[in-house]
Amino acid sequence: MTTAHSDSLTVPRVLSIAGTDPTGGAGQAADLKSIAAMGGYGMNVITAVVAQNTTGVTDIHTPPVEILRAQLEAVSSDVVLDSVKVGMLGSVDVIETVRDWLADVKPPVTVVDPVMVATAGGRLLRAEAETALLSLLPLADLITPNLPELAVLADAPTANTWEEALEQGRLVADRFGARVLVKGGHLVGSRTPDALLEPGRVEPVITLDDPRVETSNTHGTGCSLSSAIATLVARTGDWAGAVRAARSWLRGALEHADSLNVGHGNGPVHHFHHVQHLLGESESTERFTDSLWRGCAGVRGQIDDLEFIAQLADGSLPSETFEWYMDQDMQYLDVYSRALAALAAAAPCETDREFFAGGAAEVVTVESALHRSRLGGTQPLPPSEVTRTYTDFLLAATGSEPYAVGAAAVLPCYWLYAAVGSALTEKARTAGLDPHPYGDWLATYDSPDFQLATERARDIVDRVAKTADPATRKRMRDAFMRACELELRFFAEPVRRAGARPFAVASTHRVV
Ligand SMILES: Nc1ncnc2c1ncn2[C@@H]1O[C@H](COP(=O)(O)OP(=O)(O)O)[C@@H](O)[C@H]1O
Ligand SMILES: Cc1ncc(COP(=O)(O)O)c(N)n1
Repeated sequence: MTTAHSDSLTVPRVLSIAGTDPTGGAGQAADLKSIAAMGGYGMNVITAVVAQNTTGVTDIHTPPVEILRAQLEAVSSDVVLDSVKVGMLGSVDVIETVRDWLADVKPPVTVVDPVMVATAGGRLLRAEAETALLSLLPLADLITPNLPELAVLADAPTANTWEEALEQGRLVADRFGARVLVKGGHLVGSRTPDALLEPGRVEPVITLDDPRVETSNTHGTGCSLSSAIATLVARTGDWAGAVRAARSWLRGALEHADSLNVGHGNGPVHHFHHVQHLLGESESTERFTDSLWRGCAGVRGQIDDLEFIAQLADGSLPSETFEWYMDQDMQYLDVYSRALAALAAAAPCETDREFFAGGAAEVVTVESALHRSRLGGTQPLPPSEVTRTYTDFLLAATGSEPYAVGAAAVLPCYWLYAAVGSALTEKARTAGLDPHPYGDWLATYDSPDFQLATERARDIVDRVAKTADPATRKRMRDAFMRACELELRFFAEPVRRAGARPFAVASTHRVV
């Protein structure tokens, strides 16, 4: 036996005994990433080769137990183990082999995640092996069941409430003489409480509760949390502290999960979200959006030089041209509002959701109202080819691309308009017209509210860019640039098309 525990561990040696996931989100892969993310040295012994991805489990091969035993002995005969995390075991033979090895080696820390079913669906523990698993649990220092697994261990129906879950947790802790982390991830509702229970103690050692992170990318959360705790506790010996720190890290991993874009089902969490800023582009102190803005300098110059802009500023733009523009812009805004709503639906957090949902509503109520009153109820024209191209692009970017790309695609509509709005207002002031024929339109885009919304849209794009991989950042850049070019064409089109169809011009240009 070659285990030992040192009080001053800087890099604990942590062994994961678990099954595989070729898509890298759960099982062994999640364990090794989590151990490394928590500053441990990860090792792995494979219990089962699992054909699975983010949508489910298709096949499982269990290697002969002799090879499992040989793997376990290969590690423990050579390496001092500071902590062991046990995940998927799968069959009775495997459970017995691991149990005997644990009883012999007695690692200083043993965390058992009693894996039974994958998040995406698919049994990972044979039904007949559930009883055998019970014989291994007394060797655990901590058991981390999800609610269905807790119910099996407590021999009760799956808990529907947090109180029921705690009751089952107490029972399981006492029954196996081990700490139990009761996890509320499977509860219905907007909160995700976890509580650490100790045998013989009614009140939890610690209860932590946070709003649910709104993502469907939760593949491997249980594996990741248990490995992270196994690593942290080996370093500090403090169970409550380890649970708190692991949970907080996992929360960040869930918050950044959508930036990974792995698979079509329940994707993995971003284990290294906390070090992403040390890599590549995000190393620079420059904001990502600063580089986007620099990248579109040419397009901005071309917009500034447009006849449409010059005439808007000095008030000489023919009213028919403006009406044509307004007609197309109203059609654009209808779709734009839907694009913002799609972003709200895809938003990874409440703040972003609120921002985009608010934007979607604002576009409909305020801006469309301005347009409608300007157009005086005339029948809309068919969308021009430019309008159609731009709206199709926005719908695709916000509906089918990752959230980060969609957010970058809508940014020019805030930012270029805010910039054009301020510049035009300034120029219009020097034109000295009172009232300015297009003053109401200019005021909408130069308003402090719109400028603030632009800042917030930038912040969102900067934030999501920080954790986006290089390929996604490139797509964000491309989407931003494409939208800028379409903005330019959109501004150029009215003068080009002026006179294409006579307008029933609204009787007044004054709008309140
Ligand atoms: N959407 C979510 N937001 C925040 N925390 C979550 C979310 N989903 C899971 N968790 C947390 O991840 C951990 C593991 O989740 P759980 O779903 O209970 O286990 P398992 O992955 O084993 O089924 C728990 O700490 C749980 O609170
Ligand atoms: C090999 C293996 N082990 C465990 C899980 C459970 O994953 P989750 O943490 O999402 O419950 C899994 N899908 N595959």
